[in-house]
Amino acid sequence: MSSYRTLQWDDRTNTLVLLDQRFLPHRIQFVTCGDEQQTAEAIRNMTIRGAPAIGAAAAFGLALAAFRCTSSNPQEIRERIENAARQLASARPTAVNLQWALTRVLNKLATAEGNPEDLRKLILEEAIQIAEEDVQINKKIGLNALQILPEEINFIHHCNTGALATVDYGTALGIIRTAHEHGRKVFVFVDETRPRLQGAKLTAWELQQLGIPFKVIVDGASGFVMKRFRIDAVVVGCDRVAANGDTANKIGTYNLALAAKAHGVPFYVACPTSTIDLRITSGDQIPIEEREAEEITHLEGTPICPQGTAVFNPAFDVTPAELITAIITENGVCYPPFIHSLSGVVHPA
Ligand SMILES: CSC[C@@H](O)[C@@H](O)C(=O)COP(=O)(O)O
Repeated sequence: MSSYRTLQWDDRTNTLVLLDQRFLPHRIQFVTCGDEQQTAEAIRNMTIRGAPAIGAAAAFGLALAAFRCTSSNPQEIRERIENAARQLASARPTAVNLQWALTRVLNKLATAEGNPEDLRKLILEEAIQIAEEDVQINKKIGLNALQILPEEINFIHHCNTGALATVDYGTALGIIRTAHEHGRKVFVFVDETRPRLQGAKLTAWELQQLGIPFKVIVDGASGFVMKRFRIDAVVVGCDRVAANGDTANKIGTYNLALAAKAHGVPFYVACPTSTIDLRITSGDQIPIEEREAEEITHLEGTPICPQGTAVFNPAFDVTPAELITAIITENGVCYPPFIHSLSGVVHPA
């Protein structure tokens, strides 16, 4: 796989270096974030994207706030970090991993004592731990999925859920990768994923480097592909899963789930437990981000719609729990009724 990580802390300069995903796969370019504002902007403009990756980036954003606050008063550092958390949390509203990571760092800070240097060190250590855990969690999701997948698997995959969407390895793409690494015969139909084309650009790039055979399809082709070919599983990632199993993920996931149901194809969600939000009872309560019109009206900066065309551009949709076969987490595979199985993996015995 690519030797580029989505994010890296530079401890010579105490800055955060991000692989700029807006230019992939054709240009490898990095962005350095020196403070929390720059980190929030990089999350907002999708320099870094994917639920687990933006969670980790936000945690490092708090470390940046701590390092840029030069006060010798610990209280001032705490206030700067709390303000930074508010700013980072609002960068993208749907993926709960953002709030999850921020809350985890803030909880650590709340119980900590010491001088500003101690606090900076502590926050950075927590951010590094969140990042390292993410990679291990993704590998466990992949291994758990092996138990329920056949020897030969034709997948349909939506958006990008690979190393680029996480700190490394990936969730749904991590499942595909684990299956391939364990000698299963794997083929992937890759949804291009309008409007930002994460499938055509990022997933195709990752699969190519992994040596996994694939074909890119337009999003509208998935029903026909299920009818024409033997599809064994649809695998997708998630940005927020409600207590009843309703799942927010990249726009188009719901359509894909409906098509899978109609064709009797199992529909699997790869889900780190940090993406499960037990505070909300159903998908109706998940805030759905709407992004700028140009994502639809323009292609790589070139207008494609008549000038002044109105659009509706939700970045995510919600797939109702009844369309989901299983939710695969690092702590085990959850089956319906999700209201019981999800709380079991979030709070394992
Ligand atoms: C492991 S990534 C899971 C989801 O975050 C992914 O499927 C997705 O919807 C990403 O959306 P994006 O808008 O590119 O951040």
